[in-house]
Amino acid sequence: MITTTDLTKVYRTRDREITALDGVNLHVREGEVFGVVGQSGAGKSSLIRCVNLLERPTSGTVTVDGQDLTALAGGGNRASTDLRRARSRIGMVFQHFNLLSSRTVQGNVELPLEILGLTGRERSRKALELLDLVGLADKARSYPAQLSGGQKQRVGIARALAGEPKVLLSDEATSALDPETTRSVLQLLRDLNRQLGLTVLLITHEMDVVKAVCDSAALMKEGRVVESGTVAELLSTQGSELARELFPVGGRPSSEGRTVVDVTFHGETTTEPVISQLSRTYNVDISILGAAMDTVGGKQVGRMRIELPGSFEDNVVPIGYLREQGLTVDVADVAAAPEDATDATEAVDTTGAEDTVDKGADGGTDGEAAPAAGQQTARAEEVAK
Ligand SMILES: Nc1ncnc2c1ncn2[C@@H]1O[C@H](COP(=O)(O)OP(=O)(O)OP(=O)(O)O)[C@@H](O)[C@H]1O
Repeated sequence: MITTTDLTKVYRTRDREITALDGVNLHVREGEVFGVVGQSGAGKSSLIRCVNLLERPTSGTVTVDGQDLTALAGGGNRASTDLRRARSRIGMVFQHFNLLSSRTVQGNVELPLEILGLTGRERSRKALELLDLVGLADKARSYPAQLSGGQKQRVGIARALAGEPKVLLSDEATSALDPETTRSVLQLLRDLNRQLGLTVLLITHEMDVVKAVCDSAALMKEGRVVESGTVAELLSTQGSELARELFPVGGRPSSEGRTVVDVTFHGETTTEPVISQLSRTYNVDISILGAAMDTVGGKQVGRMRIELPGSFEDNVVPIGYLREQGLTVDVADVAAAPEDATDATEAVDTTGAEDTVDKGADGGTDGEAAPAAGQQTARAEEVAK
């Protein structure tokens, strides 16, 4: 539905050039919610503004619904009629809503309909229909100043839908909202995606947004897409930075000379007793340093950080065994907990890992057969609650 090919954007200021996009190839499939994440300055806004040609790319192409937008003349505020028409099929939602304070809610939603040349009666009917769709039918005559942030964003979404777009672009639509309102606006985007078959490309710096609504995601760094795929693909990619950030799990080894691995269970592997089989097959003691269950992309996923005695070289075979069982296994580069720490959990990095359970280095299965992986992850979930 949206394809960018070798997309480059170079901003030229008086004294220097800034390459905001450096050859971005992205493919967003019809009907999916696609999240682009990355740190500030990574190029996310430039990407989304190039997709609807609010910014004209320096080179490369943007195709939306089969139409090469870069072949149409103009850009920014000087778009040709063809480009304006194509753009009206791409809705855009902004972080700060961009509503006109002098117009009522209904008047704001009617604005793009005026530009499209609808009659007063048609505009009114359509605007009320859209306000109903976003749950604001009773606010048609209110002014933006009388609305909460979440309600303002709903108006922004209704306005974005006025041209009956197939594609909705969302530029940090929830970053100015509190967590509860964020959840309800994300749910609305998800509902619209399903009800209307709308393709959504959203940019965000919050992994929770990706977790809550995205089918696919891409990670941008310094103007490039460094990882992309469906959430399920990312979670089963060894070494995926996005997967690690989407689903962090903490825990540090008890001492040096141990191998720490992060194991991701998804699909059928969540119910297989893989860890106990590993322990029995290779006669190794396994300590669980941290574990968590979570719903990512609508699917239950388990993640566990385990510690194996010996160096990586000593554990090549057990690690290979875990991979053969269909698990995603990443060797984690974490230093041992400080020696004076009485409980390793105190030294654990739990950054962003609300659901993570850290058991401490002595809380594993040393000396005993490990319980089934399914039980372990289920137990972790229980503790996390
Ligand atoms: N109009 C502009 N003129 C000059 N440089 C710009 C312009 N817009 C963006 N940049 C630069 O391009 C780079 C990418 O910026 P961009 O806003 O696309 O990143 P971002 O990932 O969206 O960041 P943030 O999350 O902070 O909005 C940055 O170095 C930024 O300073």
